[in-house]
Parts: sequence; structure tokens; C-alpha cells
Amino acid sequence: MPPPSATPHDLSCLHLRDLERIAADCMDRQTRDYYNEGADASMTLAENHTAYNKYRIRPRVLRDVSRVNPSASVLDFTASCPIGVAPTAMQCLAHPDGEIATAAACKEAGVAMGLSSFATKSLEDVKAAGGDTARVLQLYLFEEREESARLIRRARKAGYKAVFLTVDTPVLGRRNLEIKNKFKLPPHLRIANFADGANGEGKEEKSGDSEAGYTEGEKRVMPRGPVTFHSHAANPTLEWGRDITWLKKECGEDMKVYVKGVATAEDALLAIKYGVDGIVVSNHGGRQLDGALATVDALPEIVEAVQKKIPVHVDGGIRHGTDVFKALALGADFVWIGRPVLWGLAYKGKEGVDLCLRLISDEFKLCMALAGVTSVKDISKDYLVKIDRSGFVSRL
Ligand SMILES: Cc1cc2nc3c(=O)[nH]c(=O)nc-3n(C[C@H](O)[C@H](O)[C@H](O)COP(=O)(O)O)c2cc1C
Ligand SMILES: CC(C)CC(=O)C(=O)O
Repeated sequence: MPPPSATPHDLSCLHLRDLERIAADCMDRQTRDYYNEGADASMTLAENHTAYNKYRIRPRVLRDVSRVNPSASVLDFTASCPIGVAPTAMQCLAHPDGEIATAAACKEAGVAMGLSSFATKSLEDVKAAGGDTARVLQLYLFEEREESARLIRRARKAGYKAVFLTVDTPVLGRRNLEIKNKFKLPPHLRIANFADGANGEGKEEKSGDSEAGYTEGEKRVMPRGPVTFHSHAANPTLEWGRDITWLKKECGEDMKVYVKGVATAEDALLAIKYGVDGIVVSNHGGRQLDGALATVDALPEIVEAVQKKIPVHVDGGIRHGTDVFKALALGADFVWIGRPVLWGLAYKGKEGVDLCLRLISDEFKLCMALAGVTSVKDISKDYLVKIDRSGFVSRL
């Protein structure tokens, strides 16, 4: 990873909030709204960010910080920093190179990438572009199990090291701007891992067939491209015992199984009970249950319950290097960022994702140095305090 630069490369874009603003002008309204909005009143979306403000860093001084090492291990890979690219669907809406550009940027930066199963580039092409950094395939477990099994087989063959089963989507959240904009995937784009039998063994689905049994509210997020599987994302039948057992068997020894979207200690304990390899504390970037706890607020009880038995990752609202530091200090092993990467893509394709990753990883490295920490493993709750609404400061 390049060292934190005293002189940033792109003076129009000094941090991720700049990137958000600049990217907003690079996207059509449908894309911008789809990427940026939260569910319902977007309360959880907002709180995912603001919740970080109640923590402050306790910096230590007079420690030689001339060498700071921000690298971190994730899924048997040494990443340049403990920040990965979260799986987000349909990246070709932002830029024609879509997930391929993201993967190439991750490879260059040594940053782990998660690929959405609703990607607009095939998982094989993304793996080829991302190499070792393309480690995770995000999975929605479809009611039609063979569809998921096919995807898992392909991911194993391509060399993915983990599946992240998204579990916060038993039904799709209500995203009002999608409804207002009548969101649909433009006809020139495809959900690449399913469309046109691109999975090599796939069957083609007639538009509309997959919607049987769904209510109008669930159907409306379905991009009406000629062939899509969007509504399959929501599967209300999933349950711990039967489905996790099935998934672990399909993934075998080659791929780890994480559950993405855990928000309580109770579910974290069930994840351990059913033999899951790791947890991503997530509320889907505030796109599912509005009014759910901000992820950084859910994190402490989960870390406490898990007792380091399995890795605990977190995503949602992470926009600053200091947010990454705070999440790790609260016990997260790794963090993921979603929307900022989409903003980078929309701004300048791969170059924009390069910029996004550089901005946040430079900030994180700078934060480590200023807090007096030279190694990620040393970041602990000793470096944080919590500040309440009346300004009362407490140690953790
Ligand atoms: C446009 C968009 C599409 C997403 N698509 C998926 C997806 O296909 N699967 C999934 O598990 N999560 C998906 N997510 C959620 C992200 O993986 C991640 O949890 C979230 O974006 C993190 O919050 P952040 O955007 O505030 O960083 C999506 C998020 C966004 C913004
Ligand atoms: C295909 C969608 C359900 C992707 C998604 O998870 C999202 O838009 O948040």
C-alpha cells in the first residue's frame, strides 16, 4: 500500500464525503438513488454513520511510530489493511467495467473483495481480475436450492475462499426511491451469474416466472431486465439448522461459511452453535430493517458473546480511517465498505476505486500513527472512550 500522502493526489477529492458529492453528479438518478438510499425513513442508514461519533480515541504518545503496519489477515490472506470491499449488486450501473474494475483495483491495493451474487460481471471474470484478493462470494440462498448449489460449485472451482450468506433479507426492505423511480436494470446489463445460462449449467427463466408467490411490495425491486433473479434474493424460509447445515456441506473444505447480517448476541451464539466460520455484523447498509441498531452499536454485545471463537467483521457507515480504528478497537477483526466503492466506480471506474481505497486506507494508517499504534493486532478498547449526550466520558 502506498504510504499516507502528505499531498493528496486528487485535490478535488480529499475524503470519501468529497467522493460521494462528486460521484452524485456522475450517475443518473435511478442509479444514484438505488445505491445511496436506505429503507423507509433511512434512520438506520443515518445512524450507521453518526453512531461512530459517540466514540473518541485515546491516543498514546512517545511511541516510535516511524513504522506502522496496517496489514491484516482475512480468510487466510494477508490484506494490506483491515478494510475490504463489501459485496454490492449491479456495479455496471456505475461504470461499464463494473465489478471487473473493482476487482482490478482491489488486486492493485491488496484489498479483499466480496462479490455480490447479483453482480453484472461473471464470478469467473471477477476472480481473474482480482486474483487472490477476490476471496468472497456473497450468496442469497434461493428457495430453488439447485440454483444456489450451481453458484457454489462455480465459486469453488474458480477459487473463492468463502461464501457470505446474507441473512438479513428474509424479505426485501422497502426502498421508496426505487419504487418512485420504477427501478429496473437497463436492457444492456445482465445479472451475469444467472442470465442467459451464463453459469454454464443454468436454465433460463422467463421474465415474471420467478415472481410467483411474491407480494407486489416484494416484486417491485425486481429489475425488469429480460432475465433476472432479483426477487430470489429474499427467501423467507431460511432457518439455522437445515439451511446452514446444507450450505456447509455444499461448501465443503474449500470454502468457509460466514453469515452476513447478524445484529444480536443471540444470533451470534447460534452461528457458533451451527458451525459457521465467521460473522459479519451488518444491517445491509440500512437498506433492510429501518430502525435497526447501528452496526457499531450492535458490535460490542456480539464481540462479548463470541469470545473470539470465530472472526467478527462489521460493515455499515464506515467512511473514515478513524471509523475503521474505532470498529477494531471495539473488537471487530475486519471491516467492509460498500457505497464508497460504488462512488469511486461512478467517478472514474478503476481509477476511482483506486482513489477510494487509497483515501480510507491512508486515513487509517495515519490514525494508527497518531494514536500511537504500530500493528493492527494492538488496537484495543484501551484506545477508546465513549461520550454520552451530556458530554460525559467513560472508559470502555
Ligand atoms: C447498492 C447496494 C447493493 C448491495 N447489494 C448487496 C448484495 O447484493 N448482497 C449483500 O449481501 N449486500 C448488499 N449490499 C450491502 C453491502 O454488502 C453492505 O452491507 C453495505 O453496503 C455496508 O454499508 P455501507 O454502504 O454504508 O458501507 C448492498 C449495498 C448497496 C449500497
Ligand atoms: C439484488 C438486491 C437484493 C441487492 C441488494 O442486496 C441490495 O440492493 O441491497
